[in-house]
Amino acid sequence: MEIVSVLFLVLVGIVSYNSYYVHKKHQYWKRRGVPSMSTWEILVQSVKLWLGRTHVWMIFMEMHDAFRGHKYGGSFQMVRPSLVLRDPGLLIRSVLVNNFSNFHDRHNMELSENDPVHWDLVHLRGPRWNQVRQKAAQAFSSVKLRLLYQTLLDCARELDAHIMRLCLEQGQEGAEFCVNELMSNYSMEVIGASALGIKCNAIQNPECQLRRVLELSMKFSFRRFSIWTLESICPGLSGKLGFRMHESAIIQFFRSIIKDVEAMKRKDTEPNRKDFLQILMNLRDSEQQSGAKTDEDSAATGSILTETVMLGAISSFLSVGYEAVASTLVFCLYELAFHPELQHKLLQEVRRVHAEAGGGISFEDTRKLQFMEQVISETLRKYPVSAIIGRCCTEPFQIPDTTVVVEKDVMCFISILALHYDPKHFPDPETFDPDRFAQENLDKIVPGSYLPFGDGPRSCIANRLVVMIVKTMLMTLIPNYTFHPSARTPRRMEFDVTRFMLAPKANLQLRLQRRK
Ligand code: HEM
Repeated sequence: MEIVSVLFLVLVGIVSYNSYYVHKKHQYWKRRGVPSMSTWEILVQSVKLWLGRTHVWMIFMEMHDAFRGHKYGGSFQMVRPSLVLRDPGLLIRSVLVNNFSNFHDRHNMELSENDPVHWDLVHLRGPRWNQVRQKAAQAFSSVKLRLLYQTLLDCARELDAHIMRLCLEQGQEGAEFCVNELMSNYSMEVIGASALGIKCNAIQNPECQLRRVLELSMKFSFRRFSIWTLESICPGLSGKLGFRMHESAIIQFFRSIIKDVEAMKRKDTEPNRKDFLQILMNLRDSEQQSGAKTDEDSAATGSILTETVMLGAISSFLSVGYEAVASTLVFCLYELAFHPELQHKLLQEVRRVHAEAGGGISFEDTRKLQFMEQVISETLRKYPVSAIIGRCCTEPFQIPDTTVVVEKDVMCFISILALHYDPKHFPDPETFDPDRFAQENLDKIVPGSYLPFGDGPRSCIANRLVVMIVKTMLMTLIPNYTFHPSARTPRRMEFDVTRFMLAPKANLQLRLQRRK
């Protein structure tokens, strides 16, 4: 209770200071001839955010719309000037790809050793990010993905068997399901297998503790927002005050599960495991052969996969992966339920590829599921679960064809959601239309306007894994079931403002009918 009161007082101070400062600083963007938000608008947004009445991605979507007619617009992230980038061609590609060396970090906050869960690729900065990215990327290569394919298929078959059992239990040819629950359990199984190489049994046993911890670790709370606010005003202060984003119980849980799984793996004689933890362990073993055993040794020998980095990498794979995959699967099935003609087209494609393969669909054959890929791309257009991209300016950058210089430490934000719903880039954006991504239409997509996985060297490391997870699920379920909205399925999707990522607000009920 006391900590909440202290945080509340700190916040009141911050709001007052922020409004005074932003007002005074308002001239910052005006002086540079950049259109910007008013002090009042920024204050209203901050208060709504603190009260949990809006979400960061909603705010950025509103800002994107407010700067209509401009290529970029100025705002403030607390007391720091920030830019909202709207123009895909000129600016967005420059920042994410062409001038990456001026924008290689996502923020300029200090990472506290107290909170190793934060030492992940999303938050690491500078050369350390680069080194860890090179190592982690090895786990997402085609070769590794190919080795994981059978595991993903096994998970999908288990889901299929589970649904079949539930249908039979209900004594019908079909049944109504809470699709959020079903997909969260499935995502837990798939992510547990890909990250740790373990079987969570989450499809049958939803009360899995790991899942509960992952949900907690991705929740947007007043406490977390307060710490983030403090950190963005005064980098390093929250760590010095002993505050951390992740509660110690969460950190402890991740620490012990990784330790237990590592110990289990050390006894395991199966050499060909290709889960993320196993790959990192192998890489770390080769580093340790060169002498580093602890974090201190690692610092001395320049080793990269320190205990802290390993903990950050694994815990973020679990939490980011679990949440992002679960929501994407729900959004995909939700849209298919309203489009029986797309389900029919998918069925024909799966049957064709199956017949051509002369049996089961292999990893290589999945590339032939072109229409399925279009459905997945369109799902990620309408529902880009990671809806905002941020980059921190690490070296001053002059916006091309202007005199405006983006100064060091200015944050640049891109609203993926706003770009994906901009009728200029995607006509009739509310309509779910996979043909936007048909081969003959691809050249109509403006580079930089479609960014479900971001772009450039810091784009999502797991994009191909994600597509493979969705594909293995669809190619297993589509031949056996049709999906339908039930009387309780909302016709309009609403999003949950308490989650970090885009997630459905309501529990969505869908009816699944077994195919004859
Ligand atoms: C539907 C699922 C997912 C979507 C839509 C998604 C989207 C994104 C986006 C937009 C970014 C930021 C890219 C940028 O700043 O340019 C990102 C970064 C990242 N994602 Fe994903 N992601 C998904 C699933 C996953 C999964 C399953 C993992 C598990 C490993 C993952 C790991 C990461 C990491 C580590 C980064 C940071 C990369 C870096 O900075 O080097 N994502 N993701």
